[in-house]
Amino acid sequence: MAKHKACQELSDYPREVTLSTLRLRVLPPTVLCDTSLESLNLDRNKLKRIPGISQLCNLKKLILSKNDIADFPEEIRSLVHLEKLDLNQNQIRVIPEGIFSCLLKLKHLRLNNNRLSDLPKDLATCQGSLQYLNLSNNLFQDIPQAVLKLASLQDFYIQNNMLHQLPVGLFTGRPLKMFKANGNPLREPPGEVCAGGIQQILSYFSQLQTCQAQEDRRVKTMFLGASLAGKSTICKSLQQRRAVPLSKEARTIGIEISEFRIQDFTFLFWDFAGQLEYYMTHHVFITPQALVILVINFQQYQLNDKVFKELVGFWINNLFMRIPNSVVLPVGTHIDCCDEGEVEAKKQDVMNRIQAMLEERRTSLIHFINNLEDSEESEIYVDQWNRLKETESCTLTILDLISVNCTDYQDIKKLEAAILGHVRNEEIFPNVIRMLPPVYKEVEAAIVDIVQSEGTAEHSMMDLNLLLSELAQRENLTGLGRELLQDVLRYLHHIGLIIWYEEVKQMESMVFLRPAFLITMFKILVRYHLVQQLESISVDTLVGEHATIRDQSNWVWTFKSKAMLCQQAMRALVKHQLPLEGMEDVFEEMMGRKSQKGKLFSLLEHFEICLEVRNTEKLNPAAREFVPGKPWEVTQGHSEACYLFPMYLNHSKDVSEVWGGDHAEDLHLRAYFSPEVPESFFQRLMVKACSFYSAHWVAKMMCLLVCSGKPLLIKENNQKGYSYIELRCRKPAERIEFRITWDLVMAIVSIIRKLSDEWPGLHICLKTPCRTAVCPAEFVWPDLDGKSTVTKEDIKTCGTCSHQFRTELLLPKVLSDVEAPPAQPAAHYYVTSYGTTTFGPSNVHVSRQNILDE
Ligand SMILES: Nc1nc2c(ncn2[C@@H]2O[C@H](COP(=O)(O)OP(=O)(O)OP(=O)(O)O)[C@@H](O)[C@H]2O)c(=O)[nH]1
Repeated sequence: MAKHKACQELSDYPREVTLSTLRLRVLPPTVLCDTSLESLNLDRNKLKRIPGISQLCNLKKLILSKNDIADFPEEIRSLVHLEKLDLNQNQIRVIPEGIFSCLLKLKHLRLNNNRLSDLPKDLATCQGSLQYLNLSNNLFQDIPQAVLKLASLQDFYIQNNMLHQLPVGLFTGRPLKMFKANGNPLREPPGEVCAGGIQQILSYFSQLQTCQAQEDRRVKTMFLGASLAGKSTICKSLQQRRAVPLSKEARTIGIEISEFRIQDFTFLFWDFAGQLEYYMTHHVFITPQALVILVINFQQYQLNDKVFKELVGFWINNLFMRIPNSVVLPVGTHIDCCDEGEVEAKKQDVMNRIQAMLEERRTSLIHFINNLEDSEESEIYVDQWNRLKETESCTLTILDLISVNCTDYQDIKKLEAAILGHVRNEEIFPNVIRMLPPVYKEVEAAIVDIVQSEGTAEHSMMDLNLLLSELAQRENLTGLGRELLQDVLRYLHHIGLIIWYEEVKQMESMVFLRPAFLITMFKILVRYHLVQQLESISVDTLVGEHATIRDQSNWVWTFKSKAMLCQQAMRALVKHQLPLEGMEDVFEEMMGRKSQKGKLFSLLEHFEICLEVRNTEKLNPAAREFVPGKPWEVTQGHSEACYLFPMYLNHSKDVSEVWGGDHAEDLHLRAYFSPEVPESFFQRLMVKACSFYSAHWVAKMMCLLVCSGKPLLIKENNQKGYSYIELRCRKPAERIEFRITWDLVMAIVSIIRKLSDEWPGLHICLKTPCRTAVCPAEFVWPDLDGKSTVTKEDIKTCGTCSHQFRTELLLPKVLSDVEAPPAQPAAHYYVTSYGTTTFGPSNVHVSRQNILDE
């Protein structure tokens, strides 16, 4: 077969041959005959060697990705015209000297996902040509010397290696435009500085030219676990160095932050409240590279699946999906309330079940990978395969469980010693030490000083310019410029000391010097028992907001039945709970007025916690049509803004009725999630989708969107081993309408994909169920690269029931015989705050919408 294909391609394209995914173990001799060949693609085969390749002396491009090459093929040195060489995803450990010195035209070199720890010195001879170098996922402890001599290098990738340090020389004297080094235990510059980009790295080094770096050992520590587990008790007892009794009523609301030192380490404690309602805000605050203390109440714990899932499994699962590289220390509390022997049994049980859970994840991941590799058309799943491989390399580190009685300070001390022991272990925590220019520490100290000074308001929110002028007045910071301050703020934001959302337009000039203030604002609106809070707003507060008791009843009713709060109700809620003395200005700025949206809402929307709804009445399903190329005009809504909080929704009946039930003829597809649809994913998807499509109905686990009069149902099914989000559209009456229907589906698929990037441990696979009623088969979607149509076939045959279907009934394929739509501007979708997302050929142009279709 290989021979046949090679010959065929040789005759079609005399200078280019593609022999991907053919399980080749040897090079077909026919290929070697054509010495005029300029491009040879051999990716995804089983090649160990490529003897005879030197005969193809005119090759400009050689792709050997994803083979079984362990010994670097030395014959490559004869390919002196080579411009592009891909050897990624092999098992190469060493590249000998004397190869690259012959490849003087080499522009593009891919060596990622091998086992390299160094490069030959003669790579430097490619200094005039090499522009792209990918060394990610190898074993480099240092940047190879030769790389520092590559004067033309523009794109350099070295993620997921073992680098502690980056040399300044890497960033000077070359036109570097793209540099990625995440996933390295970097100290100098720390990963948080690198995350700021090349400019911030350069500024870091320029600071170090005049002064020496200082060592900083700081550990962000997040306390997670179910309600009443003992998180706050541990936090406070560690801090106050005594057993601190807390009343059960003193529940944490949202998140509490505190900082303290144990020996030479500074710990930043983030105490997360246990109730599920708060999970919606976790994505705003949970960050990678932290120690996670998972607190389990041993008095409540029982040796069965259900309790394990509630108290432990839920958290491990979510950590695994969200921050798969983190370190988790399980702590069992309330052991003084347990019998002798019980603690040991529970300890064993928790650890065994966690291990079994992780093992199950690993096995299913391997299963997915093997499935893709064995697939007939595995080349169309390359992206999926790559993502799975990346997930496979992540491991959640679970430390030995410690059991404590939090009412006994001896136990707290035991826990402290264990924490210290772990963070000192560089293998577990390679990122704890950071080397910083003194200005970073000076700005930080000055900020702490500002926060603590009497003149600073409680909220510690400050305009960026004002902050700069205050800091620049300090003797040691007179030379502080705006850019340097932004670099330092970006760093402090990354480590969780301040909050600065520079990427949110309305917030970029605002710095929260005390994260606690912003968190307090969040927790007033995202909390358990919100109904009771609404009911308890005092008459004085109502009057202050020009509201009546009847308005209050209406707020409660609307919230209970529709999960919506109007701006006036939210203002009253905040006033009711926050002592606002001296904070009137900030209050107005954050909460806004009728005519003007407050900043808090921009933030809540940015994080997909709520959705602005201008009209709380039912919307018209016959929504106005898109006019291709022209954005919709914005309709001015006169009614007061209302905000929908999907996580508080309870019913689905109304939406089901508008949809009118599933039909066997519907076009439908499922996005399968493994291990499961993460908590809050669906609600966030709804917020995102509904801010894109103005006509929508939202319910618990269900959402109906309307675009150009066509409804699309999005439904969640979160059952163990069968977790998916389903998209359903009515089958178009005319073939010409398939395109618009699939465009609508693809828009939502694109949002699902974008959103899922925030859960690196999550795997999503799109499948369309076979249209034969009783057939259990499903058609797997290939990778969507955003450019090509999904498939070239016109007809698809089910491998199980053998029925044939027109492709557009299953996948976004529009037949060529369908009359082409009139020429349109290039496909261009703008998904709110997601930047520009383009997917597939399309004939509609949509901008950020905020309109009503009446
Ligand atoms: N007897 C005993 N009581 C404990 C222990 N740990 C915590 N408690 C008590 O359990 C109750 C709940 O503890 P918290 O620290 O508030 O629990 P939490 O995990 O922060 O709870 P949320 O704020 O709801 O998330 C408090 O009354 C504590 O004093 C323990 O080891 N033994």
